[in-house]
Amino acid sequence: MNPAKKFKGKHLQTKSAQSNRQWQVTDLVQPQFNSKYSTEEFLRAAADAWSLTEKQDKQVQIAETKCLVYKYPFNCCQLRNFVDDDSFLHQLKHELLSLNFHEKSNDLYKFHQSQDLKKVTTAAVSALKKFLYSDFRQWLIQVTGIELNSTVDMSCARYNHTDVLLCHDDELEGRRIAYILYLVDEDWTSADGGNLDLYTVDERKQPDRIVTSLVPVWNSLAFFSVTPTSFHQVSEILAASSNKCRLSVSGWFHGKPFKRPPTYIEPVKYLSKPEDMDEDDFYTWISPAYLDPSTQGDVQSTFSDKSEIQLQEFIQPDKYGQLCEALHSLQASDWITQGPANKRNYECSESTSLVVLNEARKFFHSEAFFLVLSNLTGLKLHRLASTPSSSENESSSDEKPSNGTSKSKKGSSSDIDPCCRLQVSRWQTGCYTMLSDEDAHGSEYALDVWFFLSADHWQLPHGGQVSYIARGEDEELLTICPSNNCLALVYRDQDTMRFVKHINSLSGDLKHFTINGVYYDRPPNRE
Ligand SMILES: O=C(O)CCC(=O)C(=O)O
Ligand SMILES: [Fe+2]
Repeated sequence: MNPAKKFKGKHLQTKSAQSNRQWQVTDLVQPQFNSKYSTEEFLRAAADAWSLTEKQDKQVQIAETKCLVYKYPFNCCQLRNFVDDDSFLHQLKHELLSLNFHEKSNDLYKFHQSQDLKKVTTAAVSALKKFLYSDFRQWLIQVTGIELNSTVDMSCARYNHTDVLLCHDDELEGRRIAYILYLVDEDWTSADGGNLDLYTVDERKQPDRIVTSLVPVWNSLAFFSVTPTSFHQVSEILAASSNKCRLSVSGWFHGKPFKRPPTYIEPVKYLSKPEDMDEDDFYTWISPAYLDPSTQGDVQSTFSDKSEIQLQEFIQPDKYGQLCEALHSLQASDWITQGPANKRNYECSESTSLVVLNEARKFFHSEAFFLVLSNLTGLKLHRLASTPSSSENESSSDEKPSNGTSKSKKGSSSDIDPCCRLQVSRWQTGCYTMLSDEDAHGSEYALDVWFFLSADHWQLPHGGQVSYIARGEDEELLTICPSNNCLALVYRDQDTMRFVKHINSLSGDLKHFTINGVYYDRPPNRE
């Protein structure tokens, strides 16, 4: 085939003529593919660049055109000046912006998506579909050598200030080539954000570092082949003006599905057993209110109804103040980024250089804390805990129920082997976690513990809230917002999953911290 022949469509009309006639004269609305991209010479050079396996050239410019083939970290082609006369795109944009958009927001993304373009029959949208599904598909087959069938997905995305699409690989049965036609404002610059960022992978084939960033450009189309390692993201939109948006039409060309490598399973994380802590030291930490049996009873009864509770002013104010100060004083090198980016991005510190931080860790790991947790929740996280079933026939005790050593033994201790996994984390702009099962495998139930510090001025629009949802559903069961000196307890089963919403640039240079973890009555059995 000589594609040049195929692309000789009718020329576009002037903008004013179009806007008068756009709804009636569909056959005059045609994307006219940049004629430079359909010559024999171009096709040969593009196919050669695509199939190059040596990656010493980070990018290859094809035959002095505005086509760049990025070779690193994976093949990704950007066709600038995609159509010769961009008045077609102005009309397309106008049609798209008049569609109904709905907000999409979950652990992975926040943006607006249009109604399904399959059902849209306006002139420019129809013409674009016709072009992409036929001539352009043939062109892609020629350049990439990838066999494509007639299935093509297409939708329209609108990203506004603070919107984002975090790291993912696009893999889904049959998807072979991802494409994005950018309809951003013509003055869009890298300062407006919304880059298409491409990640390298590490030795486990998990996303590692962003090494190539494509700034979206008006009248450009980017495409790349979808593979188990085609990790990419749309970085946060920084353009704050309400009439500046990153509009795009994107989707996938399909072909024969290929065999994928098994999904990577993360190593099991270390679980610790409760530790001894001096009773007097323990009392210097916890707010006395939470040792009071009647408060504990009230908390327990709310918790057993709702499976969650947030306890304000949980530790004593002086310890809270010292701990915040200590966390802020840690060096940059004390914080270790947690990845991979398709699962999480935040920092943890294991620094033992600060006494108060060491003491705090000891407090949250202590036998006494396990017992207090038991008393607050009714869960049996300590062999001395009085659970509702074990205490039915016993009168309630008036003694301080905080420290196991001063309490009489109740219930059976043989069936529990309590343990926890705790971390000290720092959260700031760009941090998030995605839905994951990591702590649910092999364990039916777990108690999540979140202790928030230094969350002054934190607001919901910043992101950073912890969301719980039922597996496979979108609806949020519970949202917890960071709040100073607050201990949030959530009892979840293996079908309840959580994520921390992406923290966006509205949070400025705020940083907050958590001491967060999971408590089990026995170690989960992991296969
Ligand atoms: O808009 C882009 O640049 C990329 C979009 C994308 O990755 C997707 O929709 O899966
Ligand atoms: Fe994608």
